[in-house]
Parts: sequence; C-alpha cells; structure tokens
Amino acid sequence: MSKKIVYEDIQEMVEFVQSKMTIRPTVGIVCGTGLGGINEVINDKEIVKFSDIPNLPQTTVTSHAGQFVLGRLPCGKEVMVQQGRYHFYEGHDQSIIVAPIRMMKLMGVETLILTNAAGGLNQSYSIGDIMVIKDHIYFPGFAGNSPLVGPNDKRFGERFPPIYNLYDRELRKKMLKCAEQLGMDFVRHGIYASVAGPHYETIFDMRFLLKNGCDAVGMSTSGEAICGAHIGLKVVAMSGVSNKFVDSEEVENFVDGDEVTQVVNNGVSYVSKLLERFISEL
Ligand SMILES: O=P(O)(O)O[C@H]1O[C@H](CO)[C@@H](O)[C@H]1O
Ligand code: HPA
Repeated sequence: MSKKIVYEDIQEMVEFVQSKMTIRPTVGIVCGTGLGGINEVINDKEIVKFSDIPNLPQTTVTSHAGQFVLGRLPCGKEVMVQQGRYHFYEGHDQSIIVAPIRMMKLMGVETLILTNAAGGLNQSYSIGDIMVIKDHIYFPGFAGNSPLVGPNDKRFGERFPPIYNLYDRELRKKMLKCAEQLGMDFVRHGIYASVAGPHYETIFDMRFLLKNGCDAVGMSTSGEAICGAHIGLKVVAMSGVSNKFVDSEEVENFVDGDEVTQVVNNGVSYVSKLLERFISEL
C-alpha cells in the first residue's frame, strides 16, 4: 500500500506542475480505459508525466498513459486532462486515487468530467453506447472504502459532505442536450455500479446489479466523483459501454480486457465530440 497523500503533498505537486506549465485550467477531465485519445482535440499541449511529479506513482493499467495533458480546446477553454487513473484494485491508498482530483481543484478547475469504460447491464444498451451517469451505487463505499475515510482535513472539505446531487443535475441536462444537438441517439442516462474489481462479475453478480437498478458496471469513478464534490467541484461523468451482459449460463465469458480497450478506443471520437461541445457551453 502506498503512503497517504495529505494536503501539503497536494500543494507541493501543484506547485511543481504550475512551475512547468502556463495553462491555467478551469475544466478537468479524467480519461477512462481506452479513452486517452481525447487529448487529440487539444491545442497548445503541455505534458507532465506522473513519474516526474513528487508523490505520484506510475499507473499500472495498460492503456492508462500516466500523464497530465494541459491545453486549450478550440473554444478557448483551458483544460487539464488526466490520462491514466489509479484504481482501488491496484492496491493504492485511496488518497492516491483521488490526488489528481484534489490537484485539479488547487490548480483552479471548477468543473470535473469523469469518463470510464463500463459493462452494459441494461439490456436495451448496445456496445458503443455512451451513458451519462445519473447516479451510482458505490459498493466499495458501502464496505468502508470511501476516499473520505480517515481524519478529515477541512481544507479539502467538510466531514459529512452531502452528495444528493453528486452528478450535477444542470451539467447532466447540458450534456444530454449537447448529445441531442449532435444527433447522438446512442447517448443514454443511467445508473453506474462501482465495484472494486479487478475480476469481472459472475452471472449472479450481474443479475443482482441489474435487479437493483444499475445500467452499467465498472471499477472506478465513484470515489473520484465523491472526492470532487467534497472539495467543491461540479461533477459530471460518462461511461463508454465496452461490453454487454449476456444472461446465459451457457456463455463462457462476456468480457475481455483487451476488447474493452479496443471498443472504447473505437468510440473515442464521439466522446471527444460530445465533450468539446459540452465544454464550449460551460
Ligand atoms: O473505469 P476505467 O478506468 O475506465 O476502467 C475500466 O476498465 C477496466 C476493466 O477492463 C477497469 O479498470 C474498469 O474500471
Ligand atoms: N465489469 C466491470 N468493469 C468493467 C466492465 C465490466 O463488465 N467493462 C469495463 N469495465
């Protein structure tokens, strides 16, 4: 388990990044598995590797590059893109997983956009759909693994943050409106089940999640969203549906990690288009 990152560590990390970068972002984007290509729509790029930033370990998941890309979108908005996230199953202290989110806030970010690859549970969803996250069920949080467990540093936020409107209602509305304007009829609005992984789910896991109202399942995002709200960021999130639950005991496997990356890679241009439009309207 890596060491706990405290407020002073975050300050040191931010000072390091700001000493190298001229961009002052107001929008933060976390790229999910296979979604790193989002940075192709960014101009005037400035890149810093996690391994060069004090206190940050390398990411261990293939297709999570492990760097921040700062730059400008064609609309002129300055953004900070986290290419590569830390997952709970990598064995990190929770404070590592959310450190980039806290950095973003201290760097001036106001709106946080989280993306991920997820398995589709809702049987009307198709592989390649995008789901704007309406709400979540955060299983690690139920089991005592919220990133906010431990002493609360008030500089990050209050002890008991209300998260009733975690995935900001107005931002979701805006995102869905942008999708409609772009004619993206494959953009859904649903419930994300956040599990710890790294194993995928059994048939009965999937049936349980589906019965309890979940539309897609993945192994990230919820802790980052909670941490973002705790520190005062407006949060919006979306899943790229990379595989689909097949409810049959005859099927050997309904998901494969390489396929997840490939499918999401193929859909990245749609995610980028949607984000570009959305950010231009913030
Ligand atoms: O949530 P992201 O980082 O997109 O990654 C998703 O893809 C991986 C599984 O293929 C898991 O880490 C799952 O959470
Ligand atoms: N389950 C959990 N995480 C995932 C999946 C899945 O089916 N697909 C992509 N990430």
